[in-house]
Amino acid sequence: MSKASCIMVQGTMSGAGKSLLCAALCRIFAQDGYRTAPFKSQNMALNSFVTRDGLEMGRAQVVQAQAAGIEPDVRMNPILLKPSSDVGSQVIVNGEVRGQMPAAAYFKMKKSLIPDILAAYNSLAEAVDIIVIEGAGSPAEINLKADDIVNMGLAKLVDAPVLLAGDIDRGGVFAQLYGTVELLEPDERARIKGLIINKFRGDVEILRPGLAMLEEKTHLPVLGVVPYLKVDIEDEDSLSERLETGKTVKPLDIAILRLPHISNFTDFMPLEQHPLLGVRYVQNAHTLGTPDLVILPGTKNTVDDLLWLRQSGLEPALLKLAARGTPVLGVCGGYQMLGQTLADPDGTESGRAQTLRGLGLLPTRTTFTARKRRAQVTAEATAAPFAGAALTGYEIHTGRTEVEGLPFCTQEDGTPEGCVQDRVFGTYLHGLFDTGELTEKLVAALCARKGIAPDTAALMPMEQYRQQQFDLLAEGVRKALDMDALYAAMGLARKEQL
Ligand SMILES: NC(=O)CC[C@H](N)C(=O)O
Repeated sequence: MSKASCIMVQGTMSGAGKSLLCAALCRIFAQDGYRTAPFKSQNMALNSFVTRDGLEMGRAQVVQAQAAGIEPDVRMNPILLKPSSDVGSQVIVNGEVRGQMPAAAYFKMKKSLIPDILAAYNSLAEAVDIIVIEGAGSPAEINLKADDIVNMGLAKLVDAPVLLAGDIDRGGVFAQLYGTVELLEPDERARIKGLIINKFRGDVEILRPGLAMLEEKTHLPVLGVVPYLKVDIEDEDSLSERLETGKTVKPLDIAILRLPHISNFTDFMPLEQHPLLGVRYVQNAHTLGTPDLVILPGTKNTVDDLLWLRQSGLEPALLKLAARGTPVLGVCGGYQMLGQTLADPDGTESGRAQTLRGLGLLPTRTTFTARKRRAQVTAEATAAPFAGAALTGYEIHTGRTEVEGLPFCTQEDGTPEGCVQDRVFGTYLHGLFDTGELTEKLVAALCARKGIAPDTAALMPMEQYRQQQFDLLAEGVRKALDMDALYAAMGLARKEQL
């Protein structure tokens, strides 16, 4: 048998976050001084990778290899199935096409691939200290279990201790974990060394009583509750063009919320041109991340889009960022949302009479009317850190906003416009970045907050960015997992304890 120790991550379903957990473990073990390699006996994916020696493998193990700091190698994924129809796949073994096969035919022959799987695994195990094995889907697919070569079947072949991860984000995590454990045979259950609750958002204290009950019912320890980590790492099923090699990442990250009725998004084009500003449009809380600035753009229907923000989970995510001091800028409809209330007494904005609570980040109240204000405006920003910036722009809105706090700017005729509170800014002015002065002051302020010098800030090389993201991932997972128990499950002590 091979020399390397191993640990296997199985999940209660596909998408439970196994790939990312494996990438995190690869990184952690590598950081701890172990030569580490990923392994998944069989991948089903269309998004494949070609190794240096011209062989084809699944991308998840490529990312995991990068996390481990080693060259991706086809031994890390000896079988790749590329589905070509609902019932058939191209079968790739050791990086080369074996043929096209209907699912039933593959199911019958897959056992004959065990020698290939073991040869790849054992050869890899000669070269490294730890192999991090990823399962596929769920080990409790009882219709497929008989000739399994990718979950418990593989765990038996290579004598792997198993961690079982459930996805709390999709709900029913206790049932997922308990149900999976219950559907396993006693010898399979005995392989499980611990349970992991993955993708958790919220207060762990509220979860705790459930964890104790789960441990009691499964007789297995919960080895960690891993938070929903906001890392920018390519995952198995998504094409992440941003992360292609050779590209660079701009040092300042601006997230513009992609409201369903977004209007006047040309406001932000000058930002997209700026060499230090990376501008992205965000549609859900998962991809919001931790930007340096959040922008709420204008919208044709402020009321409905505020409700969308609420339903999409972006509202709490945004409020959390704002509470941590992330600057937020609202323009027109976005500005209206930032206030205390939005009243649509005649339904002119949303089609029915209603009053909504706003995001509560600015001391403003907006009432929608039937009359549209249309005006070109010249103004000067008065609020720090933008004070003195000349602004030209235009207003188009039916909402009227009462402001109780400091204005954002002063118009040519001395009328105050917009509102500022702490790091939250709101204005009706479309085109506000067109003179360039506001953009420069914004860049300077964001750089200062991030501790980078605007004139020397270089684009971060993609590779450096990728490594930084792997470190963030490892840090989050290491904090969440009982690493001593993990090392013990592998029969290893942590290097620093030796
Ligand atoms: N351009 C906009 O963002 C318009 C905001 C809002 N729909 C209003 O008319 O008041």
